[in-house]
Amino acid sequence: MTYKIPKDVQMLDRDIKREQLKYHNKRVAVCKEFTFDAAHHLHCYEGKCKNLHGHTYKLVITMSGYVNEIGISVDFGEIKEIFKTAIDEKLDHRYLNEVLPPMNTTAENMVVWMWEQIDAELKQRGLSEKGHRIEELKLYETPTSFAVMKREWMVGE
Ligand SMILES: Nc1nc2c(c(=O)[nH]1)N=C([C@H](O)[C@H](O)COP(=O)(O)OP(=O)(O)OP(=O)(O)O)CN2
Ligand SMILES: [Zn+2]
Repeated sequence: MTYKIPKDVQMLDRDIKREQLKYHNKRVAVCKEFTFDAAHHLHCYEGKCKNLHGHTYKLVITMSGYVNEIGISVDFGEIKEIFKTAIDEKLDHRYLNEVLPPMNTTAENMVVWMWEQIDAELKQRGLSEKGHRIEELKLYETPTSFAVMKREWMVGE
């Protein structure tokens, strides 16, 4: 079923770019969550995680940009495309110890690697120049265990 847009709302639609000037160019962050499945094991670790096992990882991406003339700072769809190219195509249904560069596949190491991949993708798409940037990444290894990386911790490194 399709609904008819009321007349007064159509007028607002026409004037939206003028109204939007109030919020234009404010830096605002948006967040989007993704999951992917992968297997791994830890090195130099005494405990069950030294054995090969799998996780449904959850990555929460917080990205900021300047609000544009239609009220969007970073399009959720753009974040999805970036995630697909920078992370999902490389890690989903893979054995992480095999596909990641030499590292122990802890959540801490992986979240730093993911930051580098997403940041490179932003540059590649010319979005860094527009002011898009990562503010925070949260990588959940299990529903109760996760690692966090924040932009302020990257400065000067
Ligand atoms: N600081 C870190 N500690 C551990 C990591 C890690 O990446 N960073 N990783 C592991 C294992 O990979 C393990 O799969 C996850 O650990 P854990 O939370 O202990 O998993 P549980 O299934 O036991 O979680 P519960 O929610 O407590 O059941 C180990 N440590
Ligand atoms: Zn694990």
